[in-house]
Order: sequence, then structure tokens, then C-alpha cells
Amino acid sequence: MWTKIPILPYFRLVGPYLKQHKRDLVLLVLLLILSIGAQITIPWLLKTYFDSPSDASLQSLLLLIGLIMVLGTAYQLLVLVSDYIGEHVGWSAANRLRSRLMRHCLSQDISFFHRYNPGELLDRVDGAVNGLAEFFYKFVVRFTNNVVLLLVALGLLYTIHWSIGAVMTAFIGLAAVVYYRLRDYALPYWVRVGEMSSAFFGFIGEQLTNTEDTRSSGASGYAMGRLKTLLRNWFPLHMEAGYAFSVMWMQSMMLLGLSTILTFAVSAWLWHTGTVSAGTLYMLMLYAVMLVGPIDTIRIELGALQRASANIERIRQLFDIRPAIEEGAGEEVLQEGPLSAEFREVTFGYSPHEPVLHGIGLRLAAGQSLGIVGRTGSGKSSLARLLLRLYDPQQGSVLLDGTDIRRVKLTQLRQRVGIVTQDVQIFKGSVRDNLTFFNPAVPDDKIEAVLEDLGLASWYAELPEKLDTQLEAGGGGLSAGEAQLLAFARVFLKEPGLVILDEASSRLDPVTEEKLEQAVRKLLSGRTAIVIAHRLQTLRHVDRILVVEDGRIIEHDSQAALLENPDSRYSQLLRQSFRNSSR
Ligand SMILES: Nc1ncnc2c1ncn2[C@@H]1O[C@H](COP(=O)(O)OP(=O)(O)OP(=O)(O)O)[C@@H](O)[C@H]1O
Repeated sequence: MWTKIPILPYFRLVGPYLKQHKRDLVLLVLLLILSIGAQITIPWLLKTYFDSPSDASLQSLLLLIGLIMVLGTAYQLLVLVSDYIGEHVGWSAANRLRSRLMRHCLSQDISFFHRYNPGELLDRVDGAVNGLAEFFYKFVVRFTNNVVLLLVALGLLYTIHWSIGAVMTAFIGLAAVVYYRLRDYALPYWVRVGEMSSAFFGFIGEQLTNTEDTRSSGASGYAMGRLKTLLRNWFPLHMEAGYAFSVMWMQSMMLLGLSTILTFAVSAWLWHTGTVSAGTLYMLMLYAVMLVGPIDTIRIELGALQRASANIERIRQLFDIRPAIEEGAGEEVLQEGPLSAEFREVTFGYSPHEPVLHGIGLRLAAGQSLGIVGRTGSGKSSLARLLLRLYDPQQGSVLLDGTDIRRVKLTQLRQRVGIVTQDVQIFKGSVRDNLTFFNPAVPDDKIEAVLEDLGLASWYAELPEKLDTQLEAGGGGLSAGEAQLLAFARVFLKEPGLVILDEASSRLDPVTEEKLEQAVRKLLSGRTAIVIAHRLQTLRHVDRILVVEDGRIIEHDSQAALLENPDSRYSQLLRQSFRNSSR
């Protein structure tokens, strides 16, 4: 549980971004001083007005009224401008924090994205940060304003008469103790509301991502049932948090009542003893009310403070997650041209105690192609993921070009290794951006040549705006096969030294696959290639074959040697595959 007021954690989190707004912050302080000046001058002018002698000139009275009106209007304008600047600074700082969080999330390894679904992340990156932006504007700006006002008003009460100053100091002390003791009262409720909100948005994100599967499997009823359960659980939590807030509100109302009674009592005594004039009495009442205002605002902002504590905690939790994949030091650089690939005694599991690859030892010379075959779940894709450092092995090492890939910068590694899987991501953007990954340096004629090579010329010719044609997120408007062909184009434009095709043509019809095979052979020449395929015909042209079973290599040789040996596992698999296709 967090028992401290989160001003320090807040500034630790947002402070570096606020520093960039030094000028605005100085302006805010200036506006603050001016608005407080206006606020305390108005009661003094009113006092002067009320205490004016009966023979005072009309002109001087009108002048006083005019001054009061001008100051009142100026005060409202100052509040408007400082609210604007406060909100602007808060949002700008929050936006930078949002960008840092986004970068942090994107730098995580794949297991992170298995743990948190998009909706949950969205809620943390956007929802929690929004809360902090509001916190700055509402709490930090208004709180500072009100604390300063409170101190100034208290000082002025002392100048009127020590008794009212002393009584109000005692009252403020009492209010501070009550608020301090109550400050964490509603926090657990708000934390639970925040967690529920993450779960809710996580669920919505999951449903939106999987809507096709949900509908086709007739699970919409189940999804709606879960939604209702979540909403049912959410409502009482909100009620409890609201109730906790109301308890605090009642406490502060009682304190306000007490302050009014005290002010009236002391004022009556001062008037009775003839210590103060009518005008001073009026001014005293106004200053006393001025004390009540900040106390009330502080009470209201306590809710924001507690929500901010919960938001800071949720953001901190996210920042505390360190990627399991550490960035390579970059002391080694992968050279241009085809890359040799090597697994040295690699043991790997998605959870460390359940290995899915056992002591893999394998070397593929630069420029060679390797076909990997094996049953579902035997570990083929896991080998590919290790080459891209989506995961690191628990034992052994993976080398490219003779270099341990942990010593190479991740961006360089992923630039030099290209992968096409059956799971293709298309972004909302132009065909060009989708193919070049937003890299404007790739010339259009190069993109067009690759599309031509991949047999996409007729598809491309029909695009209304050629490379500027917009694609929808998720590949709306493209067939699964076309999307997969675009993924091929994307990889080849990168000109990688190692290409991995993981069931990359599984969504293509046999004719397209046949056509693509020619293109892929041409594009793979001069590169090292790893082809993972269930359809063994796809592997006809690779140099070497690796057969894996239960995460172990059971055969690895040149394709020719394995074909020559009728007892090899590969020959058996081929025979079985022919039998199945001729049935
Ligand atoms: N993200 C993951 N988290 C936990 N376990 C995983 C994950 N991905 C794969 N596995 C497990 O690791 C093992 C190997 O999976 P892998 O995807 O490498 O097999 P594969 O041979 O490529 O299978 P397929 O032919 O179906 O693509 C399987 O038991 C699988 O359940």
C-alpha cells in the first residue's frame, strides 16, 4: 500500500519532461502571484469602501467600485490563462511520457506481449497517463495556488487580529491532521477500479482482435456473458470507491461547518468588544471564506491525488518490467552478403524448466539453403525465433557470420535477418509504407521490380493509386495469399543476408505457390535461407534437410544424401506425403 503523498514519485516520473517547459512554469508562477494579489486586494478594497466616511465623494466611491470590478475581471482572466498553460504543460509532459512508455513496450520481448494483451496496454499507456496529465493541471497547479492563498489569507487574518489568526491556525492544523489520516482511505478502492478497468479494456481488445474466430465458432454468447460479468463486477467497485470518496467529502463538510462557526464566533466577539470596524469585519469574513476555499479544493483534489497514486503505480509497474532480451552491445557487426548460421548446443524453453529444444548443434554455411521438417510442435519455429532473438536460449549460443548474436545490435540483427511467416501483419498505410516499413530511402522502381519478380505485377497494375494506394490495418481488401506475397516483397526489399520462410506459402493456392517458387528461388540465390514447411514438395530445391522431433535433431544432411538413402527419415516422410496426396 502507498502511504505517501505521491508528489515526489510524480515529479520523479514527469519531472524530466516538465523541465522542458521552464518558461511556461515561470509564467505560471507569475500568474499565480498576480491572481493571489488580485484575490487578497479585493476584500481590502471592499473594506475601504464600507469604512468610507459618510462625507466621502461619489467620485472616490465610484473609483473604488471600478477598481473592484477591474480586479475581479483580471482575476478571472488570470485563472483562465493559468488553467490553459497548466493544461498545456501537463498534456505535453504526459505526451512525452506516453511516447517513452510506448517505446518501452515496443522494446519488450515477445513473452511480454503474451502476458499483456493490447487493450490492457492501451489502458496503461493512455488511460493512466491521461490521469497524470489531469493530475498536473488539477492538482499541482490548483493545489500550489490554494496552498499559497491559504498561507497569505492566514497571514492577513493575523494582521487584523491575533485571535482570529490563532483560531484559524488551530482549525487548519486540525483539518490537516484529519486529511492526512484519511488520505489513503479511498486509495485501495481506486486501485481496484484501475485494475478492473485494465481487465475490461484487455477483454475488449482481445474480443476485437479475435472477432472473426469468436463469430465463426459461435462464441459471441460466451463473449457477451463475460462482458456482463466484468461489468457486474466493475459496478460495485465503482460504487465502493464513490462511497469512500463520499465519506471523505462528509468529513470535509463537517470541517467547513466548524470553520464557519469559529469565524462567526470570533467576529462577534471582536465586534462586541469594539476591536474592529464594520468594514474590517466584512474583510475578515471574506478572508476566512478565502481559507475555506483552498481547504475545499484540497479536499476535492484528494480524489485526484489518490487516482494519481494508482496511475503512477501502474505506470511504474510497466516501467519496472525489463525486457528478457537485452540489447546487444554492438561491438560486432554483421557483414554484407550471405550469413552463415550456427546453433551451438542450444537448449531453449519458453519457460526455463520446460525445454522445447534440446542441445541443438547445427551449422549452415553462408549461401546454403536448409529445409526444416518435423511434426507440429517439434520446435521448428522456435529455431527461427532464436535466430531473430525473439527469445534467448537458456544454454548454448546462436551465431551468425561466426558472431554470437547477443553481441550484435538488435536493429542490425533484424535488418540482416528477414522472416516470412503465415501470420502477416498489414498496417494502415500506403502499399509503399507497408513494403518498406516507412523507409523513404527505398526507390519506387526497386519496389516495383520485386513485385514483378513475385508475380504481383497484375495485382499491382490494378491498384488505383499504385504505391500510394492505401491499405487497411489487418489487410482488409487483400486476400490472405496476397498479404503473404506482400510479406515476401517486404523481406526481399530489406536485402537480408539470411531469409527464413516459416510456412510462408501455406496460404497460397498450388498454382500461385508454383509461380512463387520460381521467384523465391531467384530471390534466395546469393543468400542463406531456412525454409520451414509441412508440404515437403516446397523443399525440393533446398541444399540441406534437417529433421526435428520433440526438439531434437534426428537427421541432418544434404538433400541428395537423404534422398539416396531409402531408410532415412526424410525419405520415409516424403513417401508418406506422396501416399497422402495421391489418395
Ligand atoms: N509462445 C509460446 N509460449 C509457450 N510455449 C510455446 C510458445 N510457442 C510455442 N510453444 C511450444 O513450444 C513447442 C515448439 O513449438 P514450435 O512453434 O517451435 O513448433 P513447430 O514445430 O514450429 O510447430 P508448427 O509446425 O505447428 O508450427 C510446442 O510444444 C509449443 O506448444
